[in-house]
Amino acid sequence: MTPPVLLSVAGSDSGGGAGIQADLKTFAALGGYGTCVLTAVTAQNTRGVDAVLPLPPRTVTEQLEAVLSDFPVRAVKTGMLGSPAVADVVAGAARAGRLPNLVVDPVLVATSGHRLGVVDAVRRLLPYAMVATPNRSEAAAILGIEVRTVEQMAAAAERLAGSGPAAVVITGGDPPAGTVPGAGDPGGGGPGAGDPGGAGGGPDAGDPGGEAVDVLWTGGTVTVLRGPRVPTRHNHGTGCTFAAAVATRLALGDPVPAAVRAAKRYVTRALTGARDWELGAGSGPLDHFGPATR
Ligand SMILES: Nc1ncnc2c1ncn2[C@@H]1O[C@H](COP(=O)(O)OP(=O)(O)O)[C@@H](O)[C@H]1O
Ligand SMILES: Cc1ncc(COP(=O)(O)OP(=O)(O)O)c(N)n1
Repeated sequence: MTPPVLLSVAGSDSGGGAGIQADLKTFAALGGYGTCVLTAVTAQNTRGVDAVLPLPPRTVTEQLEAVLSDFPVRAVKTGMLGSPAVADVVAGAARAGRLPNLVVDPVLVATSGHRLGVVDAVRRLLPYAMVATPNRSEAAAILGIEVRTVEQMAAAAERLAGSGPAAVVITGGDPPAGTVPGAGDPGGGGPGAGDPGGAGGGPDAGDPGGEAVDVLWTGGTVTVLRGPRVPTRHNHGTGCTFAAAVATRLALGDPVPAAVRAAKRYVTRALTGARDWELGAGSGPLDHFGPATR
């Protein structure tokens, strides 16, 4: 049977853990056929990002035309956009109705602290998103508010939905805004990362010893999604993998809540599979195809 076609519009990660590479692996693992439009090339490994080369908007337009004129794309995932000008190109295609089931992952800063995107670029795409998947730091940066507790995640998701997306998932994998520990500390053990009594009053969704908690807002309903927190340094590319999995499940016909739940299960399994891997000295990649993911 012909698999559903997915499109990833994202940057390349030379280490293979995030970006286009994570997206294509996720599409394939979940039964899709992946195409891609590259927005930027990064020199990157498990320790961090050494260099970024954004591609010219025209090159992005040409890739989009090549893919969209030939493949029946069923869902699209965007990640690192490279520049506001590239975001305008992608928003133009979305406005023209050419990017169905659009999942926007607002990539702003790599785990290592390197800036990969700007809020202005993300804002141009949000109105066209079926699902937006910011982590707490990204939601905080877009809205200019603190996003740390489950209650704050729910409020932020509702406010972001006001800017256009039909659904918003705020992911709680990373330490919350303002508490990001130094580069190279993927465990999130910095001040506040697991502080249940932190600012905002409610329990912190990023408790590194317990659960990984995401908050979904769709159609006026808030759903708190809880999963076991996998203790591992192999956690690079979780956001890309999650958003790509949501897109794949939408392409397969799932409604948004089911797609989001399936994506969370897939990320948990991909993290579990790579838990004992020893790849690189920093934040290692996930196991996208291992037995745990089946
Ligand atoms: N250690 C972990 N164990 C289980 N789930 C995790 C872990 N880290 C991240 N996740 C999950 O991965 C998905 C992506 O979240 P997140 O890591 O916040 O994205 P990003 O990479 O954009 O910061 C979410 O479903 C989140 O709960
Ligand atoms: C090229 C590229 N795109 C995106 C990211 C960030 O990936 P993400 O999955 O959001 O982040 P972490 O899970 O590693 O925090 C990247 N590093 N490179």
